[in-house]
Amino acid sequence: MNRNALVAVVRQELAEARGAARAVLAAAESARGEALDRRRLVRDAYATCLHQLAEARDTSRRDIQRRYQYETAKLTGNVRRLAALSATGASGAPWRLWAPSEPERGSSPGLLRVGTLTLDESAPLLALIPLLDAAHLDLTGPTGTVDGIITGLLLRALGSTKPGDVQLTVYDPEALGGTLAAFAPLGISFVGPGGLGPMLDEVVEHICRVNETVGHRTDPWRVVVLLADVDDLSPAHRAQLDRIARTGVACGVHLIARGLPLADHPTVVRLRATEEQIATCDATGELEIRLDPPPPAERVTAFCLATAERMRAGPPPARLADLEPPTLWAESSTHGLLAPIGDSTDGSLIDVPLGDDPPHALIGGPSGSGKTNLIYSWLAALATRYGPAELALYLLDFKEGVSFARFVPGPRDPSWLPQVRLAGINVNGDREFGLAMLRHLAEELRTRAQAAKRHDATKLSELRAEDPAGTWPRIVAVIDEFQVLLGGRDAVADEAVTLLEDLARRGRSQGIHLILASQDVSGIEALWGRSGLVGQFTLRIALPKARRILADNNLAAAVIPRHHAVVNTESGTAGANLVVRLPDAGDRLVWRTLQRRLWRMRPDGCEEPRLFDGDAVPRLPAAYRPAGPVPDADTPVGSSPGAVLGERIDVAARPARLRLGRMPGRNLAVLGTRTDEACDVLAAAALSLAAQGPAHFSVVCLDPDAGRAAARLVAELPSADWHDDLADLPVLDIPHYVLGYALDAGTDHAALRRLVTDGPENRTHVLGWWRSVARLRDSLGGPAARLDPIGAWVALDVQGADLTPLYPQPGGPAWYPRTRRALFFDRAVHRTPEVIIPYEVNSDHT
Ligand SMILES: Nc1ncnc2c1ncn2[C@@H]1O[C@H](COP(=O)(O)OP(=O)(O)OP(=O)(O)O)[C@@H](O)[C@H]1O
Repeated sequence: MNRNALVAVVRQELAEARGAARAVLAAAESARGEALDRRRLVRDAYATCLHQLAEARDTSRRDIQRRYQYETAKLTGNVRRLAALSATGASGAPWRLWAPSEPERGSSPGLLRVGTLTLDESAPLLALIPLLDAAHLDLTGPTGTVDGIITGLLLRALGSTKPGDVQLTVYDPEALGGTLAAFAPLGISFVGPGGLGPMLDEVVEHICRVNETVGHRTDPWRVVVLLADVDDLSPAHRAQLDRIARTGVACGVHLIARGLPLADHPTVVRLRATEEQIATCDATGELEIRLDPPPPAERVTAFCLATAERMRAGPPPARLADLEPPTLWAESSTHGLLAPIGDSTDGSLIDVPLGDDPPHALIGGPSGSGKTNLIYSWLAALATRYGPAELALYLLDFKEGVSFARFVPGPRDPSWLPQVRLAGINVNGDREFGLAMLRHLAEELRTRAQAAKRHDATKLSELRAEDPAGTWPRIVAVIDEFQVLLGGRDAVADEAVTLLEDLARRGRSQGIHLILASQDVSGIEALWGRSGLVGQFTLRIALPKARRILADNNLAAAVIPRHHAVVNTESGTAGANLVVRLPDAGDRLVWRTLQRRLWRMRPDGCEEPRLFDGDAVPRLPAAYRPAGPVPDADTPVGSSPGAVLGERIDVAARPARLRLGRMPGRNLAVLGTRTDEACDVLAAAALSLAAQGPAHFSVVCLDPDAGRAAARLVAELPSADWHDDLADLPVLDIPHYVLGYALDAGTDHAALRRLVTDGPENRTHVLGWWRSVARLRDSLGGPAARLDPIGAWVALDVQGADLTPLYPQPGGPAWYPRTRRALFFDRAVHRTPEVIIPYEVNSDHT
């Protein structure tokens, strides 16, 4: 029992223990399961993480690669561009394309190509090294290779500078000058084996001289090539060489040494070459240079022969672009104007002054000698230096042609030269316009003189100092073929000379300068007679074969070649001549490009110049035509409305007006046989009157040729009717204008006489056209008829003498009829008649 009980107990315990163990096992199993799960999760996370990391790494790597490629491409592009800029033309072109290149005036020398640098798989970069104005070169390596480099460098340096700008000295004791013999035509100095010491002494002397005089290079560069190869220089020679290495570059002396070590100095650049045409150089760092082959021998010889020839011929003349200053519009004209018109035979630009002294210029030369070209060059040089606030130009050309038309907007080019205020072209028939310009300048002179007086100033520089807010540009007036204006022995010539004399005398201090040009000796001689005038023109410019421009004993103009000029600022005195070579300023495209640049710089408010073209017929401006609402009876009418008859020949292109007040004689007679022009004058008068207020027009046309124009006018006028004769015209209480075409064909003389005599006081005015003065007189009652009722007239093709009956002075006005020009005289306002241009009222295409 006991045993059984015990067994039971044990069994019980065992069962419990098994149960407990099973429970523990189950717990352990589930813990293991969880652990396994966790491990799987961790593994998964780890894998994901690894994957993401790999992706991130790849992306970054790709990014870095892309950036690297981009940056390298950018950098190489920049370097390539920089290289192209630093070694233009002959400095950098491969031999296959090589040709000498003209340096830009004022530019400094660039770098010289010796070969190429290869970076990755990108296209090779130029390997450039400095020389002129920058470095000495110390070259080591196999003799043949180094000689090839030196030949190439010399050819590039010589080919990219002007002939004669680089002087070569070669010390070649082994080959006795043979190494660089191809350069011999350039006149190089070869130094023999015993000549090193004196040569170095001479170069040192040269450096001393440069330092002593100007302190920097002004003469040609001196390139000294030393092909010595052994460093067995005496201490004295070594010391001289070291001095040159230290001080030469600043004075334009450069050493190129083969195998002869130069002293360490920042200006010494070393290049080491190998047999394999590979080199390294301080200038290109650690990058390997693949050296160019030496230039083909025949190219060196051809270049040297051609250059020697050019040196014999002297430098080519300056181009128009060479007259430009480094910065546009940077100059002030306060103390005068200074601008080059060309260069001297050594290539230096020659400045021509204009200001207090000399104040005015006289240019002479026969036809075709280049006066216009000279004026273009001068204007280009002035207009690039002085902006519109500093310089105002007035240009007048009495030649047949349009030489100044390029300065004003045209159909193909809207630009203009911003300094130009006025340009007159085709004015040869319209001397009155020349006079108008002189009157305008005289007015400006008066304004300036008054301002100067107010500010207690005696000259322009003082006025500008006293009145800094004022705009006082210097005025330059150019008159080409001015003798046309002065020739004529008439009132125009008289007034023109008087005005010129005044401008020449007083313009000096007020900043008004005249440039007169002429091909005609007689024109200049006419001036000679007026010592007060010609004495002011102390600046003389004589083109080849010019006569009477320089002093009689000064024969320079007779001997200068084509495209040259003698500039003389002492009234042409012998001994004060400067011979200038003139650039070719004729190329329109070059001019247009320059003008466009200036035009784009024009300040706000810069107005288009006034252009007077003697060949153009002005149109009646829209302001003088009835437009918009037609004035009605309530619109106030001025006491004397003005009839516009044509354009006055003046600077402002104002209309000529005839006032038609309620006074006797306020009628107009248009006289002559030119039907179109007569119709235009009447139409302009009528339309402009209609534009000013309520008025009625009665049109009587007695010439079928004028019928069309008269009918057109009736159609355009707001209130007009047509009558077949002068009888039965209405009586109105608004202004009434009777427009009579070919009134000389009418028969009712009494009606006409009544109308012109009594009409004006009742605001009825006759604007009539008669084909001659005699016929006008006939239609007013015959030879004894009084012409008083005709207070104003416009004469077309009527000779001055025929106008005597209508003119207060005996003999009539001086008038020689010209196409599209009319003489206008209004007894109430004119002392002398004025020339007008009848407006074109209706061109056939409108
Ligand atoms: N410096 C120059 N270089 C090259 N060509 C020039 C030069 N000067 C003038 N010419 C050319 O010579 C010709 C005559 O020049 P330009 O019209 O200036 O002479 P001009 O004295 O004004 O003659 P004209 O009085 O008959 O008009 C033009 O074809 C012009 O292009």
